[in-house]
Amino acid sequence: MSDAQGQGRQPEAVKTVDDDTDRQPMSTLDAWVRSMAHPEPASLGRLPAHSPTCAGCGSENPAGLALVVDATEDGVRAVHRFDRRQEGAPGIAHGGLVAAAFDDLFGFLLYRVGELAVTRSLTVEYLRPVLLGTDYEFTAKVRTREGRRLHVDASAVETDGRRVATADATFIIVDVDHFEQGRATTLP
Ligand SMILES: CCCCCCCCCCCCCC(=O)SCCNC(=O)CCNC(=O)[C@H](O)C(C)(C)COP(=O)(O)OP(=O)(O)OC[C@H]1O[C@@H](n2cnc3c(N)ncnc32)[C@H](O)[C@@H]1OP(=O)(O)O
Repeated sequence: MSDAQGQGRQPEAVKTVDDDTDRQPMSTLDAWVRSMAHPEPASLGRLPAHSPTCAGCGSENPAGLALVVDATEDGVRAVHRFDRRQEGAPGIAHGGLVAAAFDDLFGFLLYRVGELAVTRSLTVEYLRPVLLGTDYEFTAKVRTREGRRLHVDASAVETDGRRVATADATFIIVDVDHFEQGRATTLP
């Protein structure tokens, strides 16, 4: 297993990685792109965040969901509890943030597939209100792959087994160069 696989790949560490002692330290983007350049399918267990500041799973994003995701036999799984930062109607999670949880969870399937891909379309069915302060089990799996298209499915389930939401999405496989577009960002 290469260090790009499973728990061996640690994007959290990329901010401090120096390419070579004779050169300037790599930028965060350069280091991230390099860490993602040759994905290989991950084994079971805890998966690394997409980046430390990812809004879905980064532990350093104070506005993020901080999803913690495991690879399973079928796909991926996370248990998540929404809080006040994700509130829509009082006491109920905002639908956009529930969609964000699904979108990010789908992004973890890429570790299973060993491909880089991005969301092209995402559909969510809101079956019941998703309550703040309640644990939900989110699971996702790849349904089919057609050329560059990955069709993926997910659901969120209460502890009593009732489904509160389902989602399906199409991800399009991209080359690592796709992420170079982030270089145009003007934020400090
Ligand atoms: C392993 C490591 C994991 C690391 C994870 C990485 C980070 C992930 C972070 C995760 C964070 C969470 C996730 C995020 O937040 S991802 C961020 C949100 N998503 C984006 O920013 C994507 C923006 N869109 C694009 O950049 C382009 O549109 C892309 C690259 C997607 C395609 O533009 P491109 O010009 O390249 O291709 P194309 O337009 O010719 O189309 C390509 C193919 O797709 C087919 N098609 C099109 N639409 C649909 C549709 N609706 N249903 C079914 N099929 C559809 C189309 O017919 C064609 O098929 P074919 O003719 O080839 O057969």
